[in-house]
Amino acid sequence: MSKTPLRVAVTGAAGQIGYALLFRIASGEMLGKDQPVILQLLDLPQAQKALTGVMMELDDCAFPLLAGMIATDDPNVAFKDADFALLVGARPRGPGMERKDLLTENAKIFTVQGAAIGQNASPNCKILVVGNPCNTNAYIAMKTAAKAGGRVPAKNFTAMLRLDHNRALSQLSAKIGRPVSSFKTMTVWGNHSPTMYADYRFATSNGDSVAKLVNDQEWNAKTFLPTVGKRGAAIIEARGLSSAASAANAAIDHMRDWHLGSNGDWVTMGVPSDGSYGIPEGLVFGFPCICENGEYTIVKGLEIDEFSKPYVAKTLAELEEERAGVADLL
Ligand SMILES: NC(=O)C1=CN([C@@H]2O[C@H](COP(=O)(O)OP(=O)(O)OC[C@H]3O[C@@H](n4cnc5c(N)ncnc54)[C@H](O)[C@@H]3O)[C@@H](O)[C@H]2O)C=CC1
Ligand SMILES: O=C([O-])CC(=O)C(=O)O
Repeated sequence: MSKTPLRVAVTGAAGQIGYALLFRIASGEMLGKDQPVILQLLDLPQAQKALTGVMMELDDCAFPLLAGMIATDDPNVAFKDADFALLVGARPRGPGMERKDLLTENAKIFTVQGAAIGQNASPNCKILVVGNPCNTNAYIAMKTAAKAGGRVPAKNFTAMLRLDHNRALSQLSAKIGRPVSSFKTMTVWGNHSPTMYADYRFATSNGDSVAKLVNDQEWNAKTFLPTVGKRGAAIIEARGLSSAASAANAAIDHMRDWHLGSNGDWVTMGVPSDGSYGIPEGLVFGFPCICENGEYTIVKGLEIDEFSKPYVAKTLAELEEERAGVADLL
């Protein structure tokens, strides 16, 4: 007997990430090749025509797992009974901007959508915020959802650090000449911004210590961290548009592992802190997580050594500043 369809809300569905994301969700790459889905697509009124075109293409794929879809400009409709919500819709940055420059403009989107999730979504809804600055937008949505009815637990509001995690893996793979598939237990701490701290001290490749294989702290500080941290800007510079296919891919990875498990490996998720590692409770921070049975757990007890401390402190300070900047909205 086939499974009951799960409802997946996607915002900004007519945008460039949406176009790289929806077809993969509908083909079963996110929730499993035996899991039917209903897509609940939200975009602005002026994007509804383009969204109709995307839905026509989804129809034309004849995906066996696509059990239905709706398009709407009303967040209450989009999030109704949603089991998963991917909050992509927001303005992207252009050349010369930092992601936090988007905060004032994009923050309002997440107060409205957080409230709509709190009032309408399934109580088990898993939420991933992609729209930038994603950590603080996830924090806003989490707070406003709680105020609006609290159907969804705060821990289910997450932000996308997986693109940084994947970028770090690919840079390390090139550095040591081993395939990405050989790596385990990589992580990225903090904010999805150039301050994030990609940390390979605990990572292994076919069981060997990656730190020992690299054995080059100058490369770490001067090449690796800036390359991963500024990769988004480098893509904007090269493409004239911000990353879309790799962002959609990271969103799929994040949700798939959360839902289906990470098989004991660490994945980086931006999640509300439970106070681990001295990160203030509630702040949405990139942590190493293990996913099992549809739940994530923050990996505890790792040493933050003298090299790492200033990086963790810097990304934390930036997130605290962003949080202070939106305090009057909450
Ligand atoms: N966390 C991450 O790793 C990454 C985040 N991003 C962010 O994702 C966001 C989306 O990027 P793109 O798809 O490239 O942008 P885009 O401009 O191509 O698409 C955004 C879509 O969102 C829609 N939208 C705007 N306000 C909305 C609202 N209130 N409700 C529903 N839909 C709304 C727009 O009409 C548009 O269709 C940007 O904020 C970008 O910075 C992009 C790459 C990686
Ligand atoms: O850099 C941007 O603005 C888009 C993004 O978040 C990324 O590619 O990491």
